[in-house]
Amino acid sequence: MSKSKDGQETPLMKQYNAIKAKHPGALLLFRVGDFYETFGEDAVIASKVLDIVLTKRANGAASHIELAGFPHHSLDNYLPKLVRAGNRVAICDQLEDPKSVKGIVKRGVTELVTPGLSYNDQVLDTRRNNYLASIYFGKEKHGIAFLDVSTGEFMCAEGNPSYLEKLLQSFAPSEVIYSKAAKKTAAEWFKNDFITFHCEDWVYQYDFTYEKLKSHFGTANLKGFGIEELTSATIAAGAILYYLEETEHREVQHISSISRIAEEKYVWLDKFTIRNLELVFPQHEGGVPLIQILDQTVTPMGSRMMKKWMVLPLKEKQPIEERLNVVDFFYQNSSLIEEIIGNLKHIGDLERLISKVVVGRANPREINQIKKALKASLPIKELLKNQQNPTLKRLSDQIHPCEFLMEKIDRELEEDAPMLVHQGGVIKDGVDAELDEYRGLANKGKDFLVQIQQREIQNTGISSLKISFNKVFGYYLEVTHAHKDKVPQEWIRKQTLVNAERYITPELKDYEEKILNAEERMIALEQKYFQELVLEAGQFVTQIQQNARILGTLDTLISFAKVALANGYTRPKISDTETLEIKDGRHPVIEKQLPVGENYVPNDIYLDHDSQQILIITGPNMAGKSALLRQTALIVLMAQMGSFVPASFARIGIIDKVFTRVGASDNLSKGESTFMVEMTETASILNNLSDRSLVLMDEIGRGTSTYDGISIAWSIVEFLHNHQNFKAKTLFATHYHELNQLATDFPRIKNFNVAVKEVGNKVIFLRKLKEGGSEHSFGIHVAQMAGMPNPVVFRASEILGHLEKDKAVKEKKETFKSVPKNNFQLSLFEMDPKLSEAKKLLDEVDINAISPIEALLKLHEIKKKME
Ligand SMILES: Nc1ncnc2c1ncn2[C@@H]1O[C@H](COP(=O)(O)OP(=O)(O)OP(=O)(O)O)[C@@H](O)[C@H]1O
Repeated sequence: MSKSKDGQETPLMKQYNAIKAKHPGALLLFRVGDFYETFGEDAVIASKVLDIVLTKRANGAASHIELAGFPHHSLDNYLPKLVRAGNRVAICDQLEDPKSVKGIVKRGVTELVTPGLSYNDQVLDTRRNNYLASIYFGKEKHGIAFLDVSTGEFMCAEGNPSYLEKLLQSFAPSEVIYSKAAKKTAAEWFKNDFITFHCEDWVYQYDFTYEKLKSHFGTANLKGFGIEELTSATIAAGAILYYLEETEHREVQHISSISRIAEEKYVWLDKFTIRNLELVFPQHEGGVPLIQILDQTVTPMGSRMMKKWMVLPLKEKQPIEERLNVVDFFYQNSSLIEEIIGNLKHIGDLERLISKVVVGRANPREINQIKKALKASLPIKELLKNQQNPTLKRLSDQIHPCEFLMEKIDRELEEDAPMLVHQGGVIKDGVDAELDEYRGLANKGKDFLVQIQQREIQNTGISSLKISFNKVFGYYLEVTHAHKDKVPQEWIRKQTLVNAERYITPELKDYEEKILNAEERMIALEQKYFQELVLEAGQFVTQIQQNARILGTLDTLISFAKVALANGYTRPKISDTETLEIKDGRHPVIEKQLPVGENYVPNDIYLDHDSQQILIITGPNMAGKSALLRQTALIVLMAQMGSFVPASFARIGIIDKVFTRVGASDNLSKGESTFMVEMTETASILNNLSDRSLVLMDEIGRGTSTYDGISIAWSIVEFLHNHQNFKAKTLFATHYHELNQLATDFPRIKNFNVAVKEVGNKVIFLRKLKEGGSEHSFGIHVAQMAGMPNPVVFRASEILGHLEKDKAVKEKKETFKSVPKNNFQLSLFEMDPKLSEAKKLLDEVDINAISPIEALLKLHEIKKKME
């Protein structure tokens, strides 16, 4: 097939190569007859990813080409697998009916599916947005844009690298595009975190992209979207529109607007904070992110909205209060929750369905689902209208019932219409007289066939005679060989099977023509009416998109109320003061994971600008310091998302930035955090502080030697306290009890410790935060708890004792020479009394004299001693 006998490239292969050359970097699915074929490298990848057979075809004299294909009807099954494996897939279809063409069929790429651009239900996760991001690396500012083509959501922003990195982390796009010239920067930025693609440099030009956006939205400028002045964001966003065209996504009217991600509206979370607080994604496999606790939504829109709210907590009091008022309302009127949820459950993925309508991919079932969703939104609209809550009333007003569309679908589309229009049974009776007539004819014709069958059974006496249909002969009469002799002469034999014969008659053919004609016309008319319905639905894009947004918002707020009721959360008080006051705060995730019978120990936190700006929190490993730090940030963020919080009381003086830094060694397992990184990131915190920042520092300085670490930690705390402009509220967890000294020197630094109790040589964790510093670290006790061999534990205690003594010595510039050398082998027995007793018993044994039974008894004795 690849080359003709004379070694020339076949016309088909020529066509393939030409199309392939137009889409470099894409895996080409090339439609040949009923198959999608892949060749060469593509075939190798496809066979591996899809687990399909790889064959080789001769390709001229000495070479061959790999080939792998699958039936065209399996596309929906195989395409998502290829895309999820990170491939860009170009689908090349036959653009003409092969029957009506002589020679080679015209072919062309009808869609280029990339990880970031897909409508396919199998590729998409209903509970997550599927964003394509575009980044413009500018001289002054970088620009970024996000598009979810499956919902039509389009956003952009610009700023410094750390802002963009934070947005990338928050929205976790499935694919990132950028300009070729920025290849090197992009490689440094993205490492292997994202699937990327680069466009030609001329795409990332201001004039071109500005025009692209204007012509897409049909506006004279971009002022209405609030992005006129954002040059870098415009470039990034316009490049996305270009990329859509490049990938044959031309029906994109559902992208009806672009919004600016308003930095000033949302809390600044640095990328480390998003990861460390595990808001949406777990940090490690098996971890539980906060969203898993808070997301009880029942619609895909709600779930996607919740994720957005989590990474973009608000920092303006009024919109936070508005959300809290609604949550409070449902909290107080919990009987409404189930009623509304009952209706929300019928909404489905309205947002993605309407996108499919626009791009011409909606099938009859999906149009029916739009009707169901619109129907279910009516009782919700009614319910909300009657409540004593202004926000709910407003939401009710904004739900558009789209009655005209709903009624039209109801009137015209069969309730149980099939997925595919050409299967028939899509349009209801009574919509069109001609359609009804054809349908009647087709059905009547079929009734008549039954009558013929009955008549012929009687006439011939062949009781098993039946009339069937196949594509080759049309309708035929089938008679088993046993009855062959009874067949009338005028029947025309068409086919002989192993145990039956098939016949046709002129009468049968006559009806066949009538039936087939009628069916063909019936389907053509059904298709026409269905297309009209889809077009009509397309007229309601804006209203339906708005409905989807409102129902998603409602779903999210109800989810907050549900979770608050189930977990005993309270409404936070949002204040303009600088005070952060939490009573009986809990960690929303850890409290759900404790073993049965164990209760989470609640703790209070108080921070302000006057007397308690910085808390130095000491305590042994495992005491609960990290949990306390994280729960404080989570409570603040939950409150500013509009959720109730796990505490008996919370007054939240609005926070505008949350910074988190965890000491290097906590991250060593990921192999990415060195002391240098720790210090760079800490520096970036200190350079970006604000008066309303919340800073969480967990074991900063532990990535270096003790004295280095203490000194660095010490000076960071001093810096935070003495900053000229900002009093950033800070929780500083540390092993270095030496830092307790700071509280005596600075008025707004206070010492706290997470309490533990020592009983004998054991440590009991009380998990309670108490005022005051702690005397020493408890690392050695924790080592013991972790099952460290006793000799190691004893030896560590001994060394610690000497080192502590040494500190005094050190001040006189001496070294740690007082720590005595240890002979580990010898001391093993000496240091553990049980072991030394066992040794004594063993020494007493004379191996040459002991009988097997005595040996067993001795062993038993030794074992007992060791228990
Ligand atoms: N208030 C609490 N109530 C009940 N259990 C808690 C509480 N705080 C923490 N824990 C439990 O203790 C474990 C250890 O807590 P955490 O990691 O916060 O300790 P840490 O003091 O930061 O230790 P390290 O210094 O080793 O990081 C947590 O995983 C959690 O299961």
